[in-house]
Amino acid sequence: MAPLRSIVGKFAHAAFTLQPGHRHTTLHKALPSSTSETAALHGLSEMCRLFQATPENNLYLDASPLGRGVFVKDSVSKGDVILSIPISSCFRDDEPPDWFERFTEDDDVTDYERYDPSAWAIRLVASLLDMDLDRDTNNEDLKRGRELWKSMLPDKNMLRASLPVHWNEELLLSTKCTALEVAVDNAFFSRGNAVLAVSDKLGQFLNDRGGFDEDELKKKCHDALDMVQTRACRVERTCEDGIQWGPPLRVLAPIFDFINHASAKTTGRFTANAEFGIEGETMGDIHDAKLVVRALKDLRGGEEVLIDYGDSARPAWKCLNSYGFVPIYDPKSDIVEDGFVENVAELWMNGLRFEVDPYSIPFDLVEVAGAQAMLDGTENNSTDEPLSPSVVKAITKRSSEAALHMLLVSDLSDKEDTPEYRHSASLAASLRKSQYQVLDAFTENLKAIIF
Ligand SMILES: C[S@@+](CC[C@H](N)C(=O)[O-])C[C@H]1O[C@@H](n2cnc3c(N)ncnc32)[C@H](O)[C@@H]1O
Repeated sequence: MAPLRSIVGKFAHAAFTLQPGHRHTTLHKALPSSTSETAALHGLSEMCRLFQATPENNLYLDASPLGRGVFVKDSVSKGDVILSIPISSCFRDDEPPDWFERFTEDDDVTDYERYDPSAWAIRLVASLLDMDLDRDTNNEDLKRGRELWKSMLPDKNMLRASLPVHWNEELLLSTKCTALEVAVDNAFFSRGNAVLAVSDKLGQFLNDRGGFDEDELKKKCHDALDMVQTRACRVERTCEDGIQWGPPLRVLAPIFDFINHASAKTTGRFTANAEFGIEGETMGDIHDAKLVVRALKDLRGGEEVLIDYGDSARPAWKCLNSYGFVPIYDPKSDIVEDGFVENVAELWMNGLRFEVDPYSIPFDLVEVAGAQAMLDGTENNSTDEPLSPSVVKAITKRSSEAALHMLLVSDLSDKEDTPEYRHSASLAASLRKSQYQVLDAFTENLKAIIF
């Protein structure tokens, strides 16, 4: 039997560690190169110019296996700047439009109360909707840049189809993921409240300007929320001496928001090669600061820039819920940074739900399997070793069944003949496959203990 190492406290749940002996490294495959002088290059360069982002001419948009993404034209060295965009060119959650702001300058409230940090998404939605109000601005470049950016955003209906909060019950159930179902239930209500909060305020403003269509307005709020949810980032506010200034800022940064996700913790086919943060903040003053993307390693010309979207991109169901995609991760070939959990799958045993990952077994699951083995009479001797062969066999049997169950769900992609529905159904299938891979790797690692 392979030795086991107890790692209580390292993960959120207490667990036994599985020996990842059979895992091996995959070589980083070359990403497709692309022509340097494309229309996409000019689109991003023009945006860089209008938003005063630098370098002006080294980024272009192109198709990648992950969807449309940002590529570098010329090579970039580790640590160098890939993109630097002034915060003043971005949408910030602490600068909502005047028709949305609840307090006046004279109100005696703290910044914390003035801009309730938990309501960042609504404030960004208000800022996005404000763009459509065509209000006067003294910065024509910023206005033109935003128009160009808006024209390059993804199709609203396909984006809507990618987010489980908009799916019907049948599609949601077909993912075989209880955690996603619960998260969607919660998101559904908070989303409803968010849309009401913005549409009420914008409605009042538009009423004074001659009226509006209520349903149309709500639809616009939902669309804007989809964009904010999938494209805004969170940045910590820290000045040179390392002191943190207030809550993190949520930013919707044009150009930056075209960069795709890859994990920084795995050595899979796609790995993050860039990181980002705010630079140039002084004593809580962020007006002259920049959102800066730097290379984590040397990038070749024609390589896609990839950043890690962070905790909201893992496990896979959370990434689907937040961003509308299932990240690529193969537990049988990708190496994961020690102690890190990239994806999980649920496993039901005796009516109880457990979450497993390929490298650990929850203690509670071992207990339940042990009690069951005693009842079944397969475990006769009480032993000091809780992970006895019969317990391992009981869990292995259950996890193989659960993995098979992921594959046996019928595909819903032909149920409705629209590209949007097919997109949703294929995402649900990807999540099942991803959970299958976790359960399969978990079962294999478990079997390696007794065979
Ligand atoms: C911040 S945007 C990135 C740019 C986006 N691809 C575009 O064309 O506008 C985030 C969206 O990009 C897509 N995306 C990002 N990373 C991805 C990945 N690793 N795999 C699949 N889709 C990804 C998802 O649709 C996600 O909602």
